[in-house]
Amino acid sequence: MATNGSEKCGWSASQLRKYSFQTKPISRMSHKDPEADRLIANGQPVLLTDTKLVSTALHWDLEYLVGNLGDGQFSVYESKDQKFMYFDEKKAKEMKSFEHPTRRIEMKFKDFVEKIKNHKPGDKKIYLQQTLNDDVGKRIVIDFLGFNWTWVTEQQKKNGWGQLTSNLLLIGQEGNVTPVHYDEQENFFAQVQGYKRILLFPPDHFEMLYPYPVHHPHDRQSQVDFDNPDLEKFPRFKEVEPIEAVVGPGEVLYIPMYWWHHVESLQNGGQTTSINFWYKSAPTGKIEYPLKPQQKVAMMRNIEKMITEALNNHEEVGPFMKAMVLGRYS
Ligand SMILES: CCC[C@@H](CC(=O)O)C(=O)C(=O)O
Ligand SMILES: [Zn+2]
Repeated sequence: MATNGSEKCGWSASQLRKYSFQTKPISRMSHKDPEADRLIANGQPVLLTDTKLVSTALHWDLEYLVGNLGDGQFSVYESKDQKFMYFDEKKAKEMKSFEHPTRRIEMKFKDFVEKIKNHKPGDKKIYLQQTLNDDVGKRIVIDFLGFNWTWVTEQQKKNGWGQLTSNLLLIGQEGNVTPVHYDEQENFFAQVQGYKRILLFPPDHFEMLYPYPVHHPHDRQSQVDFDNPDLEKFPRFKEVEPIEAVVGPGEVLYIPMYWWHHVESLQNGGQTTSINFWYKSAPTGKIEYPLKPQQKVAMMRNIEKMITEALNNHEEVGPFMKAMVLGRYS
């Protein structure tokens, strides 16, 4: 089990990518600690060390999965570097100039494993990201039914979350990076094999992480390249104050909706396997002031969508909003 980065935790600081900012640790605790439920209820991240959420999947190594995942197609992303930035395929179709950073290939699981095994330096990197569905083998179904649904469903209920929308199976190569972005769903991120370092930035970091426009295929993703930040274009990036944790097998990180997260499979750590649990958010209750940062992000998204739709021309959105603000509210 990963502890505080000390010798006996299965990873070392030398396996972490270097960035320009400092970080503070995410709280780690037992799911039985009342503080854990309080943090989750308040939309605060917490690393839970002992939920047994996916303990029946801890034996999911590639050999077992080849034998039991069935003969279906799996979405595998291919990248020319270690970054796997998500993009909306529908919005990409509408933006001819958009450069696809990754390519999605559908393949059988055994072919994915072959690619992993035969990978040579210089080959494109790959990352399997597939929603678990019911055309998996029966032993996977049994493992899935063995997840700690009692605990996670109790969390869903007492926090008033909506439905479980999906469980994404993620199998990545060492060093793979999912660049910083936010999701509009609550997420219990369960680590199954290997170690991932997760950086988290609160929702009010919107102004420091400069997300792409809502109509852009990279909506919800930051424009800032962590490996080479352009501080001319994104000056407030230097103010970021992330928290971080390395999650290991059996550990679960609660990633609250709208919290920005950057995820990296440790360098020289072998392949990693994770399963996430995405839940629709709780309906907005009575509006209370001051508004939460999450609510302000949701408002900004709705306003941006409305203006973009009403103007029916992406180029006009910036000048329109500048005309509203510059010299009047600024
Ligand atoms: C496609 C989802 C990737 C995942 C991060 C990672 O494990 O690389 C994530 O961002 C999430 O679970 O929300
Ligand atoms: Zn995410």
